[in-house]
Amino acid sequence: MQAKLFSTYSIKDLTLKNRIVMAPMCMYSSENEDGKVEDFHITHYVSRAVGQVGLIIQEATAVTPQGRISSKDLGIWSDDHIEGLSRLTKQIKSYGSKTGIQLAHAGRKATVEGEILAPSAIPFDENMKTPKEMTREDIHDVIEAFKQGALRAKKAGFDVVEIHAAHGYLINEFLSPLSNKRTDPYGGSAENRYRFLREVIEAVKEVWNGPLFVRVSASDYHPDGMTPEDYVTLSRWMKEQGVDLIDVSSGAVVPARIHAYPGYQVPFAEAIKHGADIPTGAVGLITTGIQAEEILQNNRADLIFLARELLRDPYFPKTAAKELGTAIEPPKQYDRGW
Ligand SMILES: Cc1cc2nc3c(=O)[nH]c(=O)nc-3n(C[C@H](O)[C@H](O)[C@H](O)COP(=O)(O)O)c2cc1C
Repeated sequence: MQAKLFSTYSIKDLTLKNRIVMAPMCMYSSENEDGKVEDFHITHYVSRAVGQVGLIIQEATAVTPQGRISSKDLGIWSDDHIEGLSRLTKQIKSYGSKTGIQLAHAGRKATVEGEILAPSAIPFDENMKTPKEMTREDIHDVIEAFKQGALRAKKAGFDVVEIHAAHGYLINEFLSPLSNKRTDPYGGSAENRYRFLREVIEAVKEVWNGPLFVRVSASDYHPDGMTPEDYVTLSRWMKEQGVDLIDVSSGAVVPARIHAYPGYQVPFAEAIKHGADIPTGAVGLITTGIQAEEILQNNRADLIFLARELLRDPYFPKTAAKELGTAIEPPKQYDRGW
């Protein structure tokens, strides 16, 4: 029997050749600090395409310069970024993989020079800068930046856009009552706290009609924070907005110790998949083909996102196929000895 991990998966007009996704991972490796794709990024991402990963999601890519986690992040805040990104997508696709980009704003976790922005003027911890509470104009400008980022992603040839609403970055900061203490229509009730994300999704959808993913942190791991149940409700609503898949991570809106063990976030992906009736991606300490296959066979998620395992083994699909007693096609360039 063909392993489900190696079955195709379609979203809208896009078909992935397998269920293996490279999770977004910032490499903090832009020597020139201008957010442009460099040789390193081509080598890094394209190796995973040679390794036959179905979908490669580029790291958190900043929609504004001040929304970078670090000055060595990739960016998409200017039309000048399109050329390098196009080179990258073209090369990834030449090996039969599909490409996604995670559009991001770091909010109060930005470590760049100058003013940083957040829903409320509360620093992440005592070592970080105190952010400026965003004005309505700032909110409008950042939403517009997400929209322009999505438009540039389209021009650069990406197949999937993923909105980064997790890990305590700007959108997550609006969602969580731990970081959002606003008293205007963007804070207070759940509906108000979700407004910023809603407006980002609406703006992105004005220019992007391809597959749209949203990455969430399904738990704040804090008694006063967002819970997995809150995210089931939010995901049901995102489905109605036309979001195609929820990439389910957790934590990092406030400093908290997380007990991570193999597959520790899979229950969140499973709860959202069934509770909100929307496809999900599972991520977090998934490291073997057997583990990935079990998640899919038990219908706990639709796609398997791998981060660190793909840093260790760019050929994970080949390794997993062997483990599952099957074989996969090599890239055509390797067909004499894969
Ligand atoms: C070096 C590194 C960079 C990361 N950068 C991002 C990022 O840009 N965006 C994001 O949503 N998650 C990021 N993550 C989290 C991963 O996508 C993933 O959720 C996490 O590492 C758990 O998966 P794993 O156990 O397979 O590594 C990063 C993780 C690592 C190790």
